[in-house]
Amino acid sequence: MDAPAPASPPAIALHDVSKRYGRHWALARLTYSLPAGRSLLLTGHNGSGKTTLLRLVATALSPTAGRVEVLGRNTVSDTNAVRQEVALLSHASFLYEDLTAHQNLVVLARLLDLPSPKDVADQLLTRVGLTRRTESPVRQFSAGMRKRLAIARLVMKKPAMALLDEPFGELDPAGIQAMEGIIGELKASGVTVVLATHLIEQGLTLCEERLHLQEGRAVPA
Ligand SMILES: Nc1ncnc2c1ncn2[C@@H]1O[C@H](COP(=O)(O)OP(=O)(O)OP(=O)(O)O)[C@@H](O)[C@H]1O
Repeated sequence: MDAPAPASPPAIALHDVSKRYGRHWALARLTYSLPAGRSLLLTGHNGSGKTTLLRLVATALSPTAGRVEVLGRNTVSDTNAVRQEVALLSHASFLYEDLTAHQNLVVLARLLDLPSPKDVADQLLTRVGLTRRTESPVRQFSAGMRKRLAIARLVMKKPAMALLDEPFGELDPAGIQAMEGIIGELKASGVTVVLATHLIEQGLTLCEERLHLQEGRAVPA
């Protein structure tokens, strides 16, 4: 008889994870496992710890105690490997301010060694609805335009896991619709999506799993 195929490691495994800022515990003894192939909706009031958790998974922070694993890899001892797999869409968008949206995307496409960087950039700008202001430097962009450009960058990177911190924030209705479409496409292409949002209805249609935080602890939603 053939041996059973080894099970995939969880997409995310949190083992008794705590994070402290000064004297304040932002996350307290969180244990959770997101099965491979599932997407996660992260909910909770302002200050409940959602961004902190996303930043721990993205390796932008280290836990004060406990262990975070992403696709079976420890975020502290195997940081570089985890960084290859994850991309974070956050409030800070890490864009080149003096370049246009198109130039920002071409730079990334070249870094990623993609064929036809300008065409790839054009296609993504159309996808996120940023075709009209392609000649303006990003420093002149509104918050919603930055969000659109940031998701275009994330899509170009093709991460195994997309960590989306308030992806609908600052977007107009057309932008929200475009973002929902893009998240759906990411999922359809096999990307694990972790979505922190206050738009719970949208989140529930996009994610199969939910983790609700209250003062840094997991509680029933
Ligand atoms: N750099 C920091 N220094 C000190 N305290 C912090 C820092 N970052 C977050 N906190 C605190 O940690 C707690 C959790 O914050 P976090 O940003 O993770 O919450 P959140 O659920 O993402 O909130 P929101 O819905 O407002 O984005 C809050 O009490 C916050 O004030």
